[in-house]
This record gives sequence, structure tokens and C-alpha cells, in this order.
Amino acid sequence: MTLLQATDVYRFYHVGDDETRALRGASLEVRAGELVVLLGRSGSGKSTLLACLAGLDDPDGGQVEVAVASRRLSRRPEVQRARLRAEHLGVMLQSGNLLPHLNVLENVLLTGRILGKPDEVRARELLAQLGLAGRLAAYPSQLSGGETARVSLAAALAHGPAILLADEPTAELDLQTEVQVAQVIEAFVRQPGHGALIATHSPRLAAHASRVLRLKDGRWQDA
Ligand SMILES: Nc1ncnc2c1ncn2[C@@H]1O[C@H](COP(=O)(O)OP(=O)(O)OP(=O)(O)O)[C@@H](O)[C@H]1O
Repeated sequence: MTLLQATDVYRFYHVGDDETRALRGASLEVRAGELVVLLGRSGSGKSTLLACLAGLDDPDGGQVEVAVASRRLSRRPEVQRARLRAEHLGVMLQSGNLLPHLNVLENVLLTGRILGKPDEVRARELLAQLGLAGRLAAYPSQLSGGETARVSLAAALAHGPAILLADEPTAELDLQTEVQVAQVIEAFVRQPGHGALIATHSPRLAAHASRVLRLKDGRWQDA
């Protein structure tokens, strides 16, 4: 079963007279049961692709479909994209996705609250699995880089999305914590009807992949 599908996605950035062709016709599918790992050198377009897949950015060409819901995500007003994202996608960004005035538990419950179905048991369970049971009352400014990444992952998963999109989820983690994160992602993918796409530079995380895709200058390396 296909959960998420991108078809011929283009994204160009313009700064002054300069044009950066960040994505040049990238297509992909994330299917149920898959952990797809996205590799590519810095600047190859991984974050841009994830942002388009998450509906945080809109492609200049091509389209993104939340196939599990048979709904197009691209070329919709932001409010509709945000709704589709909340309902079906868990998104973990490199920059972190935590609100500074909410504590750890409140941040992890936030998307569930917006959807009207906060699941505190699941939120606490995820935080415990990620070694954060003792940090529920902490605020984002009080967290280390590695703790922020783990809380962001919990926040991406707590509302029960079908698809996880994560940008370098283990960038700032030591080996032991990286293993914890990989286990949580693998457990997520093992649930029927769930799948994940993860951009990473970590060979250890890539070793967990069901499939590896390589981006180079905005297109698949083998294309
Ligand atoms: N907002 C922006 N404005 C202009 N250029 C951008 C913007 N965002 C990204 N780019 C450019 O688009 C290209 C792809 O960037 P992107 O961040 O997607 O790469 P990446 O593979 O995620 O890199 P990294 O591994 O360093 O995170 C790069 O050349 C980058 O400089």
C-alpha cells in the first residue's frame, strides 16, 4: 500500500539573479512497512524534498499526494496542507519543531490537541522509550541538542500519524541514543499501515533502511 507519493517534483530558489535548482524532477513512494532512507551530500536537496513532502513548502512543479488518504497535498492553501499534515504525517525537522513556551509533555501533546484527540499515555510512553521520562516538565530552552531532537521525534509521532518524515533525526546524538531513536522509528514502521522517510548522514541509521534513495543535485543519483 502506497502511503505517500511524489511525482516529478521541482523546486527552484531565487536569490537576486541567482537560481538554485534544489529539486529537478524527483519522484518517490513511501509504502506501508517501509523505512526509506534518503542520502545525499549537504546541499543535494534532502531538506527541500522533505519540506515539499510535508506540505511545509510547495513545489514549483510536480505534485505530492498523501496516497493513504487519496488527497493531493501540493498546490493547496496552507491551512488545508496543515490539516492534511496533522492528520496523516509526523514531521521532524532539522531546526526542531518545538514551541518555546510549552514544556516537553505539552509540546508532544500539541498536534493531538489540535486534532481533538490528545493521547497522554502514548506521549508519556514515547518519551520514556526515548529516555526522557525525567524531562516532561522541562522547556525547550533547557534541553540539550540531543534531547531536543528526541522530544521533536516524540512530538512527530504522538498523534498517531501513518507516515513519519524526519530530517536528520540522529544528527546530534551519541551512539546509545541513536540506537534508542532507531528502535522507536523501527517500532513505528512495524505497525501495520505505517511507513517512514528519513534523511540522514548516519551510516548506522541507514543500516536500518528497507530502501535507500540517493539525491545528487536535486535528482536521484542513478537517474
Ligand atoms: N530558502 C532557500 N533559499 C535559497 N536557496 C536555498 C534555500 N533553501 C535551500 N537552498 C539551496 O537549495 C539547495 C538544496 O538545499 P537543501 O537544504 O535541500 O539540501 P540538504 O541536502 O538538505 O543539505 P544538508 O544535508 O546540509 O541539510 C542548496 O544549494 C541550498 O543552498
